Amino acid sequence: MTLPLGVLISGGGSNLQSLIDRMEAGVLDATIRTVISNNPTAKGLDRAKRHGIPTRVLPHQDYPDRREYDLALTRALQDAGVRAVALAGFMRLVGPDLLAAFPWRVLNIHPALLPSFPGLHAQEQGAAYGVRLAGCTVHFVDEKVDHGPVIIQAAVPALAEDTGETLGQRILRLEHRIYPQAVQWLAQGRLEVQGRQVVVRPNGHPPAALDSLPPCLVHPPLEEGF
Ligand SMILES: Nc1nc2c(c(=O)[nH]1)N[C@@H](CN(C=O)c1ccc(C(=O)N[C@@H](CCC(=O)O)C(=O)O)cc1)CN2
Ligand SMILES: NCC(=O)N[C@@H]1O[C@H](COP(=O)([O-])[O-])[C@@H](O)[C@H]1O
Repeated sequence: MTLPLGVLISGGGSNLQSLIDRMEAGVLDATIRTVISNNPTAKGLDRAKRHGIPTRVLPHQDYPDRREYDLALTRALQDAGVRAVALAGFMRLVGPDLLAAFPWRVLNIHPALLPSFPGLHAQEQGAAYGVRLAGCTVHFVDEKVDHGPVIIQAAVPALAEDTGETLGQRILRLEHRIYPQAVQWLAQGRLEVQGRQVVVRPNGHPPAALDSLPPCLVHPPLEEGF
């Protein structure tokens, strides 16, 4: 049983493409029923069309207020028969009407290790702050900004010479791996929210033993003897 998915975009759509690629490779149990953009020039719309995925453009400027826009988005998603929503570079806040229509079924990808650097330009924020570890987060969406329970995160080294652009490109490669993974867990019904915690229920395979967890990421690297 595949998960009927709606994807909301505003820009280039590389995260959308990573979902499409995994879907077409047969490793993601989801079907993208519609791609909706608030930006009529979003290149992600071309990506969807190249893969025969229906698209809609709902410019937020065409609506009198946020609530009316949220209701229009919700109607468009429901008309497409969607049962879960992936925000993939969608640059508008979604409201209570959409969240109520898809309870615990709206995900977002953010290019920082939340709760650090919420909001816009997170890559630039991290580079400017001088972090040594940056990364990305997939989280459930709630009414606040980048506040919902965290599903999965991935970290990358950040270099002193990084700009928002160079750091953002390094982060983006990991976004394209963790977002499809998170959507797959949602599609499999394996995500359980327990307060602030999200537990990924086992899929029948024995869970990884704690001591088999991947080595921690330290940057700059530790030197001999430390
Ligand atoms: N209710 C929520 N909606 C959205 C969330 C969320 O966590 N809760 N995540 C965002 C994505 N995002 C960061 O990951 C983000 C996107 C946009 C904004 C923002 O301030 N947008 C402005 C308009 C900016 C613009 O049009 O250039 C706004 O909506 O007024 C903050 C965070 C997706 N939605
Ligand atoms: N605050 C939300 C935010 O900054 N989202 C970020 O926008 C980019 C969209 O790229 P894409 O259109 O190529 O997927 C991605 O890096 C995503 O994490």
